Amino acid sequence: MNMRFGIEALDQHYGSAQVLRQVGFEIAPGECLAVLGRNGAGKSTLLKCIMGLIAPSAGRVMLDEVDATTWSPNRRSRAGLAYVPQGREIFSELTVGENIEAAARAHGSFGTPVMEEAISLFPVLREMWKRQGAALSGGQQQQLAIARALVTQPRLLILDEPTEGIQPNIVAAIGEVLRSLKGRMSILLVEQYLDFAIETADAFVVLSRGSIVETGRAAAMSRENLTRFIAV
Ligand SMILES: Nc1ncnc2c1ncn2[C@@H]1O[C@H](COP(=O)(O)OP(=O)(O)OP(=O)(O)O)[C@@H](O)[C@H]1O
Repeated sequence: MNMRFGIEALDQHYGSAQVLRQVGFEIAPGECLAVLGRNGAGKSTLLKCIMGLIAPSAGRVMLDEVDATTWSPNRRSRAGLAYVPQGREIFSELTVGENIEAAARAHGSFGTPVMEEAISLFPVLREMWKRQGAALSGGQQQQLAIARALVTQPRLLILDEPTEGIQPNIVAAIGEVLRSLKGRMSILLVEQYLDFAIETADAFVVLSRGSIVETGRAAAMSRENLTRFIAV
C-alpha cells in the first residue's frame, strides 16, 4: 500500500541560522516529487528532518496521516521510509552481498522475492557480489545503496542527489529503475541535475534559502522556469 506522506510548516535552525522556513508539501501516493535548489538551500537538512536524524524546530512530519514528528529513524524505517543519503554510506569493508544481506536480515526480507527483485534491478550487483564495497565505482556504490534501501520494501524511497558525480550511463540506469518503481512506492528525490529530475518526477518543489519558492506539476513546469531557480 502506498504511503500518504506530508510535511507541514517545518522550521529548522542551526544555532541562530534558520535553514528551513515553513516548508510544507505532500507526495501523492506512487508519485515522485523532486526537491530542487542550489547548494545550501536546505535540501539535505529537510531530508534529515523527514528521516528523524535531526529534530525540526517546528512543524510536523505526517505518515499516513499520523504525526510521526517525534518518531526515531528506526520507527520511520519500519513504517516504510527508506533513505539513501548523499555520499551513499554503504559499508565499504563489507562485500556487495554482505551489504544487501545485512539490510535484508534487519528488515526480515532475507531470501524473499523482495530481496531478489532489489538485486535484479541492478545487474552489476550480481557481477560484483563478492567484491568489497570500497572496490566499487561511485555509480556502482549508488546502485548498491539504492538496492539496499529497496530490500526494506519501502513505501517512500528518499534519495539525496543520487546522480552526483556519477557517469552518464549509470545515471540513465538509475533513472530507468526509479521510473519503474513509481506506482508501487512514492519517491522523494533531492536533485540538482535538472534533466534527470524532469525525466523522473511528477511534481516539483523548489527550495531557496530554506523556503519553498515554486511548486507545480511536472507537465506545467518548463525547463526555463526551473533553470531560473537552480542556475548559479
Ligand atoms: N550541521 C550543521 N551546522 C550548521 N550549519 C549547517 C549544518 N548543516 C548544514 N548547515 C548549513 O545549513 C544550510 C543548508 O544546508 P543543506 O546541506 O541542508 O543544504 P543543501 O541544499 O542540501 O545543499 P547541498 O546540495 O550543498 O548539500 C547551509 O547554509 C549549510 O551551510
